[in-house]
Amino acid sequence: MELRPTPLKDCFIVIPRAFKDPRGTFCETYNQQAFKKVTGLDIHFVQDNQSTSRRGVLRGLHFQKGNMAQAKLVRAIQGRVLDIVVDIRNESETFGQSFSIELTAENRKQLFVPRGFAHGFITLSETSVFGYKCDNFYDASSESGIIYNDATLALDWHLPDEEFIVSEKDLLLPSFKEAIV
Ligand SMILES: Cc1cn([C@H]2C[C@H](O)[C@@H](COP(=O)(O)OP(=O)(O)O[C@H]3O[C@H](C)C(=O)[C@H](O)[C@H]3O)O2)c(=O)[nH]c1=O
Repeated sequence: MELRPTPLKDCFIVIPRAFKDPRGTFCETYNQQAFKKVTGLDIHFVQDNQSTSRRGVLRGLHFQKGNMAQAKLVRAIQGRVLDIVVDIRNESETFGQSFSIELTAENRKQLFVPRGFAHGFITLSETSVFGYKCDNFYDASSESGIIYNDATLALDWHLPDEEFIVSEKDLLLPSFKEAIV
C-alpha cells in the first residue's frame, strides 16, 4: 500500500498494491494492519457505503456535525469521479482549503478524508460505482453540508454547469460561511 500526502493536514491518498496476471487484477482494497502501518492511524471503520451515479451527478458537499463526524476512506469501484474535500476544522492550519483528485477504478487511488472535512464528488464517466468506509454511523440529525457552487470556495467540478445533476436536498445546502458557524 502506497501513501501520498495532500496539501491538507491529515488528508492523504492511499494506493493499494495490485497483483496482475493473465486473468486480471487482485488487490486488497482495505487491510487494517497495512493501513495502520503506512498511516500510523488506528481507525475503526464501522460502516461501508456504496452509491451508483450517472455522468454529471454531484453528491455533496456533506459532513456530519459534532460527535457524529465521520472519517471516510473513499474510492471509485467502477468509472471515474472527481472527488473534492474541504477542511472545515476551525483550528486546522489548512482550514477553508480544498483538495480535488480524480479517483478511478483503474488508478485504484483512495482518499482518506478525516473527521471535520466536507466531502463531495461528481461522476465524470457515463456511470460510477463509489464505495467508502466510515468510522462513525450515519446520523441524519447530524447531517450538514455546503452548497456545491459556494462562491467563497469556488470549486472546479470539471464539468460544465449544465451537466450537473444535484438532489433537491443538496440544492438547499448552506454556504461555506453559514455552514461553519
Ligand atoms: C449517507 C447515508 C444515506 N442514507 C440514506 C438517506 C437517504 O434516504 C438515502 C440517500 O442519502 P443521500 O441523498 O444523503 O446520499 P448521498 O447524497 O450519496 O450522500 C453521501 O454523499 C456524500 C458524497 C458523502 O460523503 C456522504 O457520505 C453522504 O452524505 O440514503 C443512509 O441510510 N445511510 C447513509 O449513511
